[in-house]
Amino acid sequence: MKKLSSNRVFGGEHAQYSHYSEANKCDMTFAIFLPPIALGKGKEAQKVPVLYWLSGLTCNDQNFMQKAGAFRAAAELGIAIVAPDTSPRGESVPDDPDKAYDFGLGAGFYLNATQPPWSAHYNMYDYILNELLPSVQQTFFVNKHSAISGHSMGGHGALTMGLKNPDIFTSISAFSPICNPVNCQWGQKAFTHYLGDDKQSWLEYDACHLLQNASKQVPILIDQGTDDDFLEEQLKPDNLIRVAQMSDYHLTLNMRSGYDHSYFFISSFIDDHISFHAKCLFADE
Ligand SMILES: CC(=O)Oc1ccc2c(C)cc(=O)oc2c1
Repeated sequence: MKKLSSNRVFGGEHAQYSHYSEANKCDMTFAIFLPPIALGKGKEAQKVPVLYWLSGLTCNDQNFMQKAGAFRAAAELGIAIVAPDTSPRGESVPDDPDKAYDFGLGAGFYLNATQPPWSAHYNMYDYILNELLPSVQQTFFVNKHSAISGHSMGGHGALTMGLKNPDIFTSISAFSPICNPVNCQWGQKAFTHYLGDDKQSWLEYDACHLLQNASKQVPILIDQGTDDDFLEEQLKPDNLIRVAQMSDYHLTLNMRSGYDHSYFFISSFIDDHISFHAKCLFADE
C-alpha cells in the first residue's frame, strides 16, 4: 500500500492511499480519516470502529472528505472514515463509449459485473468487501466494528452492501439513495451493461428486493431532500418505504424540506448520521 498524501485535521489525520486490487485489476485509491484517539495523541492509542462512505456518480475518494464536514464529529466520537473511489480507473479500464456521467468511470454501482468488457474490471462489490475492508483492518489502528453510508449511487451501494452483509455492518445510512435501481433509468442502464438482460440477476443489487428478503433488521437511516431534482425519476424512496412497511422492517426516512442533491445537503445532516452510527458501533462496549 502506498501513501499518497497526509493532512492533520481536527487533531486526527486525513490520508490517501493507493493499493492494487485483484478484483478490479487496477490500482485503487482510497481516503481515510483517523480520529485523534487512533493516533494515541498524548495517551495510549485505542482501536476505533470504521464508517465506510460510498460516494455517488462522478465522484472519487475526495468529494466526501473535502465537502461533507464530517471530521469534527468523527474526531470527537472516535470513528475512522474510509472513502473508496467510485469505480476502477486506468488506461486498461473501459469507459462508457458516450462518456456519459451515469455509467463507466465514476459509476461502478458497487456491484460485480458479469458482462464483457465490464466484468474484467468493474467488481467494486468484491473490491470493497474482500480487499478494502481486510486491508484497512490490517493496516490501521481500527477494531472489527464497521458501518456503511453513502450518497445517491453510493447510497444504493450502502443499502445493498449493508443489507447483503448484516453481520459485517452494524448500521446503514444514506443521503438521497437510489432505492430501487431496477425501476429507474440510471439503474436500468448500468445494470443492463454490467449484468446483462436477465432482470432476475439485477435483484441481487436492488435495495427494495434485498430489504424485502432481509434475514436481520440492521438499523437504517435515510435523509432525502424534497427539492432534489432526481427524487421522483431516479431515487424513489417511496418504493423502499412501501416494502419496509410490508415487511415490518423499521427504518427512518427524514424528508428534508428545501434541500437538494448536493453536498450542501449532506454537510447539513452528516452529524446526525455519524451519531446514528456511533450508537450502533459502540453498542457492545
Ligand atoms: C460532488 C457532488 O456534487 O457529487 C454529486 C453530484 C451529483 C450526483 C448525481 C446526480 C448522482 C449521484 O449518484 O451522485 C452525485 C454526486
